[in-house]
Amino acid sequence: MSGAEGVPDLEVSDLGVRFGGTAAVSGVSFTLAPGERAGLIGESGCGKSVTALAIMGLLPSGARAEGRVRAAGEPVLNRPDREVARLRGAWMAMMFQEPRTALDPLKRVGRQIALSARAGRAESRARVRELLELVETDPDVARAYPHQLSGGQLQRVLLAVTLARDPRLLICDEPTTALDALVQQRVLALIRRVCAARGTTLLFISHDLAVVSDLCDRVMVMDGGRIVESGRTAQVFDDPAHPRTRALLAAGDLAAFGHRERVPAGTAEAEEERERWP
Ligand SMILES: Nc1ncnc2c1ncn2[C@@H]1O[C@H](COP(=O)(O)OP(=O)(O)OP(=O)(O)O)[C@@H](O)[C@H]1O
Repeated sequence: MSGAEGVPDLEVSDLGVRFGGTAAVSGVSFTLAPGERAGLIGESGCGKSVTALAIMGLLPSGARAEGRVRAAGEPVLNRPDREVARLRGAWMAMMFQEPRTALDPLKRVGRQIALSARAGRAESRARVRELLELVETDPDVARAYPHQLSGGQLQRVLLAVTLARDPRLLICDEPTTALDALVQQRVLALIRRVCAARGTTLLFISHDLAVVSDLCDRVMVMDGGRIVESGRTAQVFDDPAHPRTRALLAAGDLAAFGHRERVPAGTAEAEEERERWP
C-alpha cells in the first residue's frame, strides 16, 4: 500500500482522549510526512502511549477519543474495529516495550513471523528467512521458542513480526528500555537502518533524549497530555524554549552522556550479543 501524492502518512488534529472525567491527552496536533522520523518525549504519564494507542486505533474500551487521526488520509478514530484492523494490517504497525509479553511463548518465532506476514504456506519459509535477514538475525532462530532467545534477539524478532506486512508507518513505544546499553544501541541502529532502507515513517516514543536525538529528525515534547514544544531535534535540544523541555534535558543530561559513546553495561547478554553480532 502506498500513500497518495501529497497526503501525509499521519495526520493528528486536536486529538483528545479521556478516561472517565480525566483528560489523558488534549489538543494534540501534528503531521508526519512520508519517511519522516519524529520523536515523542515527556515524563512518565504525560500521554505518550495513549497518543500512540489512539493513532493505532487500540485505545482500551474505557477511553473516549475526539478530534481527528488520519493514516494515509483514512480516518482512524471511532471507526469500526474491523476497518481499523485492516488499516493497521496494510499501513501501520506498532512495536511495544516488552517482547516477552508481545510474543506468544508457545509458538516458534518463525511461525509467529509467518502468521504476521500472512504468507501462504509455500512462500512463508522464504518470507520468514527474508524478514530475519532484514533484522540481521540468523534464519535458524526461526525454530526457537521465545524463552530460548536473549532480550536483544527477541527485540529483533519482534521487529521482524512488526515489519512483516511492510508498514509505511512504524510506531515504537520505548522499544529498548528493557535492554542493556550495548544491545539497545544495536537494536536502535537496526531500526534506523531498516527505516532508512524502506523509507518507513517513524514515530518513536521514548524518555531517553539521547536515543531520540540520534534517531529522529523532529521531536515533540509532551507535558500533561499536551504537546508543549516541537521542532527540529537539534534545534529543540540546543535551544529549548519550554521549561518542561529544559527540565527533561537537565534530567537526561544529554550533553554529558553522549549517546554514541555510552559505555556498554558489560553484562552477559551484552557479551553474547557482541559475539553474535560483531
Ligand atoms: N486504561 C487506562 N485507564 C485510565 N487511565 C489511563 C489508562 N491508560 C492510561 N491512563 C492515564 O493516561 C495518562 C497518560 O498515560 P500514558 O500511558 O499515555 O503515559 P506515558 O507518557 O506513555 O507514560 P510512560 O512513559 O510511563 O509510558 C496517565 O495519567 C495514565 O494514568
